[in-house]
Amino acid sequence: MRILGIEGTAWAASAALCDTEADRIFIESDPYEPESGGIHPREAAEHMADAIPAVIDTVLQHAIETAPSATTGPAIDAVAFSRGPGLGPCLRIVGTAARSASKSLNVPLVGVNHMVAHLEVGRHFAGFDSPVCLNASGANAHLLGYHNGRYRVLGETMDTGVGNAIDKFTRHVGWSHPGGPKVERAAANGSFIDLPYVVKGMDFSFSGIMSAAKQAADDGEAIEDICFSLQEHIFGMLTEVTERALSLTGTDELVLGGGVGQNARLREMLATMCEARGAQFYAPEPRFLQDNAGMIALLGAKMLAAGDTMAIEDSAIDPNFRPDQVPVTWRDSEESVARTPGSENALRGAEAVVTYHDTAAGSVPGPIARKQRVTKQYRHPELEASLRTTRTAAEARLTSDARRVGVPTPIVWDVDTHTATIDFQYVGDTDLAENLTKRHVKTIGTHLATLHNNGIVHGDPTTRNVRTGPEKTYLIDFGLGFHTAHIEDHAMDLHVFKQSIGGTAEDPEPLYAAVEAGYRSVGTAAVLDRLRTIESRGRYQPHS
Ligand SMILES: C[C@@H](O)[C@H](NC(=O)OP(=O)(O)OC[C@H]1O[C@@H](n2cnc3c(N)ncnc32)[C@H](O)[C@@H]1O)C(=O)O
Ligand SMILES: [Fe+2]
Repeated sequence: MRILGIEGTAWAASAALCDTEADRIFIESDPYEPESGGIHPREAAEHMADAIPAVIDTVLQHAIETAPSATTGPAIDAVAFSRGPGLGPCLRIVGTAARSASKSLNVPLVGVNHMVAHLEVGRHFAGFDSPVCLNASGANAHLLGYHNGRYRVLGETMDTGVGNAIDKFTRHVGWSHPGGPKVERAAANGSFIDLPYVVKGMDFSFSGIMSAAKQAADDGEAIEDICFSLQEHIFGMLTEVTERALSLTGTDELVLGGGVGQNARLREMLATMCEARGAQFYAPEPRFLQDNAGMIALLGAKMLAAGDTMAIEDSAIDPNFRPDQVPVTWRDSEESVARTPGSENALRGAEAVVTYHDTAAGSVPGPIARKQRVTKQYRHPELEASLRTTRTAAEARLTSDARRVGVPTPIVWDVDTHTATIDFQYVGDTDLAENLTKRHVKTIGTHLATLHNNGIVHGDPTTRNVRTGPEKTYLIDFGLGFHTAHIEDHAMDLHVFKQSIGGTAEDPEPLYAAVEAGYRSVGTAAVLDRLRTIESRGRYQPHS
């Protein structure tokens, strides 16, 4: 099978030939390099209009030269193109070029989601069954896992894409686009300064750190120190949420996708994290990480084989095309990123080791669960030390605060912030992840509402952070918790919980309804309204 791929969502005007029999991908790209500032949509579209026909011609020429001897012409079986997400004016040019190539070659048209292509290229070369994928690209940053016929978004940025965030900083200091590689070079000579570090479950945000970095530059802080620390914080956040996704799903395979994936420090952190937990890590070579038509042609081949083609009249582009909107026709619907609950991998926590002790001692009447935060080798030692201490202290404090307002949590028997160890009362029989019932999730809805009514945010309410018992359903793991009256933070808590259900449940809808029913019975309607807003927010933000 031989597929012509066309890519042009933002900066790379690219065409490719994927030849599945020869197991070869030929790519021809022409990047748009803005003279000043970031990517201007109109200039980018002008670049596409100039460059797309030329890269297609080069690839068709190559196709003719490599065509099987018995055939005439380029011997192409389908045309695959990036339908989105991306900049509307660029996508329209790609769409038009793809439709006309499909007509003139008289072959079917395949519409590809650019973010799913970033993921599939890694999965293809890694040979993994059902990995978690971290897409770290210009306009996006998210974790994907296949479940029930779709790629689920397990976690994502709450504001800008990771590349855009870094590029905005470099623009502020007057460097040309793209800024990512320049930050990487400058970081080589930098040392650590403290910047904001924001993760919420498997979601994360860059707005705070970007303003702080710009402010630091205005204040005369050494630029290489800011670059170094930006990388340490941003990639530390991405690696942390990725580990949480591995832990939650129980999978032990990770693939990396997207242009920022070319960064050596990010790859090093992910590799270190995976090694420590015995997971396999794969990052494609740079030409398949940055935007390229090779990944579009490769996924196009898989889609064509599954009969997933589209009529010209249905081939409209979609600038906000989300990866979870794609029906995944080329994979077996039985496959899943989620490992069987209770299997050996599923029990490996993301940040701490928990040991159980039966013997009562001193004032402690029953069995205890001793939780010790392990040092993460991937994180910068200073950042690691401060996170370990603040999270241990927050966990002890908020676990008790929650209990005091009537939410079942374990009693805290002892805290040692130096060794990052907490002794808890042993509670419950199983994790909610292994016992995901409507009754339990509804109870958690009421627990979250009670916390929020009292100004407490859990910060990481996933199905692995709930212990279920015959009488009570306990919330544990308050390490990312804090006190706030902000509705947005309360709604995010609910969102994180629903996302964790969506990542692993067979039939999540009735469970979502139960969570919300529980919440509604105790909490305020404004939080549920805000949840709707969060859920409807298209997280894709154009390059700006
Ligand atoms: C929708 C689509 O248009 C978009 N594609 C995109 O943004 O191009 P991509 O090639 O995946 O990523 C480009 C980003 O990757 C960053 N980048 C490239 N090399 C880097 C490096 N060594 N370190 C950090 N960032 C790097 C650039 O600064 C830029 O922000 C996307 O995938 O989100
Ligand atoms: Fe991309």
